[in-house]
Amino acid sequence: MTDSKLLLEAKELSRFFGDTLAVNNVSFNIKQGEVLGFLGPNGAGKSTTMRMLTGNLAPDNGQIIINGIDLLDNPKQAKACIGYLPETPPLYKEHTVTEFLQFCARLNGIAKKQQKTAVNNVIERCGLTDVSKRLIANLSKGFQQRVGIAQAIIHAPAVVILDEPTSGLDPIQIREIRQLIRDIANEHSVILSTHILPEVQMLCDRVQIISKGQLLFNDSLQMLTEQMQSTAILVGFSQPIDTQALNAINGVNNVEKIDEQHFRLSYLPEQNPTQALLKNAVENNWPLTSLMPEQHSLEDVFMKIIREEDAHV
Ligand SMILES: Nc1ncnc2c1ncn2[C@@H]1O[C@H](COP(=O)(O)OP(=O)(O)OP(=O)(O)O)[C@@H](O)[C@H]1O
Repeated sequence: MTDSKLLLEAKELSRFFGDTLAVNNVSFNIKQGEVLGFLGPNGAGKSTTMRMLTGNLAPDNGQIIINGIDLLDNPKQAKACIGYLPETPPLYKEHTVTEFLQFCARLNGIAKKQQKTAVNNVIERCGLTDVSKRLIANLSKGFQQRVGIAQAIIHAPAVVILDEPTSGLDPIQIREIRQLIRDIANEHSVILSTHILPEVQMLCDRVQIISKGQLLFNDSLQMLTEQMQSTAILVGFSQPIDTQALNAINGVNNVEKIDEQHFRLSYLPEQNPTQALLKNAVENNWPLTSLMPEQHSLEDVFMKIIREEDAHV
């Protein structure tokens, strides 16, 4: 990342719906060039946060600064720096793609002379050239989502906020929309709200995990990946091996027998027994067929972070 200018700062945001505290004292920021994954289970408070960031819902408490402008004090100027694709894209389906995007260009205050160029640009960037004259209502959900993304970036906002952009799409459409998000991230900072963990792994630099309205994790994808490292190896042989012999290997502190020929060897951090295991296998003629470091899935880490927080409550 070459520039670390802060583009969006959310400070101590809270929002109630009746007695439900949907978002509880959430603070974070996004820098230029970053793709921030906003991850959480259903009902965690993701959409509520996105709606507050985009000026569509007033917070009960807190402050939002976009590109140095206070959203609550100067909503018009602040909103001009934000592009937003809500969970349900705001499309006028009886319009053609071009008509709708022309309307969006006007709505976003793009100068009359530049509207045509802006529309043509997003049509090209979002892969809509072949369908530009078609009614939005007749497009597939994947193409409708592309139109939704086009309206979010038409005014070249500094930050693009995408709320569950791949929800309800088929696998091919999902792949295409993810590619489009990758392209967009080359020019805009992106906040991506999702409950799909692999999506975060594929697209994001930094991850925030929200659950029950509270931010539980806010760090780089690398830190999250490090939490996925396990201290165990999975090992297989083509004939039964004595558990005690495995237990005696330097560094192994527990052996779990999966079946006669497969074992899970746990070790303490910094005491990886792989070298010692290989030496033993050669010396004892153990017919080794597989040797693999165990990895926790992102799902496991996610559940662990949420469970740890629940245990503190
Ligand atoms: N308009 C509303 N009126 C009442 N309660 C609401 C409203 N909007 C959200 N909530 C509640 O606030 C909490 C957070 O909802 P939110 O939609 O922000 O979650 P989410 O993480 O976006 O979930 P999902 O992935 O299901 O969209 C939930 O308990 C939800 O029921």
